[in-house]
Amino acid sequence: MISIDSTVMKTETLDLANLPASETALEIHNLNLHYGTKQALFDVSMKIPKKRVTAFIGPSGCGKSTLLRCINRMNDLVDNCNITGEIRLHEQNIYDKAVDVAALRRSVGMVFQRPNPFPKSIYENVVYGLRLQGINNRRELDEACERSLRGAAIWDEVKDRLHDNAFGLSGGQQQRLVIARAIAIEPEVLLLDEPTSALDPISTLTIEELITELKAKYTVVIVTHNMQQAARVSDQTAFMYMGELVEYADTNTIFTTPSQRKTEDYITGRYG
Ligand SMILES: Nc1ncnc2c1ncn2[C@@H]1O[C@H](COP(=O)(O)OP(=O)(O)OP(=O)(O)O)[C@@H](O)[C@H]1O
Repeated sequence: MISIDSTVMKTETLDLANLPASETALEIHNLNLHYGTKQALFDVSMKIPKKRVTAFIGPSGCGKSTLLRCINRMNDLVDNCNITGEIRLHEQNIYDKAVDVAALRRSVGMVFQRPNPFPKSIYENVVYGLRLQGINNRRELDEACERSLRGAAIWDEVKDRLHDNAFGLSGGQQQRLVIARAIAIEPEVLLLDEPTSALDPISTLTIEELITELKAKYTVVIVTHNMQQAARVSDQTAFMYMGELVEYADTNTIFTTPSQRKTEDYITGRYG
C-alpha cells in the first residue's frame, strides 16, 4: 500500500454519493464517450466537491485525461468524438446547446502536462485572458498580475523581471506561470492534466504545495500517473480502469482500504 503522510489527512471524510448541492462543484451523470467507434468512457457518474482536490488515477489509456477534458469541453475539438450524459456546473448541463463554451472555459481553466507559456513577457502571459475580455486599464492589469503570480507562488521569483520573456523561466517556473495565467481570470475549477510529469522533483514538490494552497479558492481536479502524488495532494481519488470509474472515495480510503479488488491490485502495483 502507498504510505500516506498524516499531514495530508486534512479534510474530513465526505459522503461523496450524497453530497449536498451546496458542496458540489460538478456533477457527472452517466457520461459515455466514443472516439469514432471506440468507446473510451463507460457510464461515468460522480460528484466533485467544491474547493477540494480530486485526483483521477489509473493505468495508461484508462480514460483519465478524456474524462478531465470533458469538464471544459476540450473534446469538442476532437473529430468524431461523441458524448452522451451530462456534466452539471451550477445545475446546468455544460453540454446544453445554450452553453457558451468560451464562458465555460473561463470558469473551468486547464493546465497541461508541458508548460505552455506564450512567446510573450511574463506580465503579458498572466494578463492575457483579461486583455481578451477587453480589460486594458493598467492598474487593474498590474493588480491582477501581482495577485495571480502570488497565488501561483511565483511572485517573489519574477517580480523584478515581469517584462522579460516567459521562455527564460525554468520548466517549473513556467508551469507556475501557466497556473498564474489560469487563475488570473478567476475560474471556479482548475483542471490539471499531469501538471508535474515534465518537471524535476524539486519543481514537482513546489507545484504540489501550490495545489494544496489553490484549493482554498478553487476546486481542483488533477490527473496523475503518480500514486504517491495523488496520495499527497488529493482529498478524494477516483480510480479508473478501461474507461470505467471503478471506485471513488476519500484518498485515505482508496489507498488504505479500497473496496474493489481492481483498485487494490492497482495501488499495490499488480498492474499499470
Ligand atoms: N483524440 C483521440 N482519438 C482517438 N482515441 C483517443 C483520443 N484520445 C484518447 N484516445 C483513446 O482513448 C482511450 C483513453 O485515453 P486517455 O488519454 O483518456 O487515457 P489516460 O488514462 O489519460 O492515459 P495516459 O495515462 O496514458 O495519458 C485510449 O485508448 C486512447 O487511445
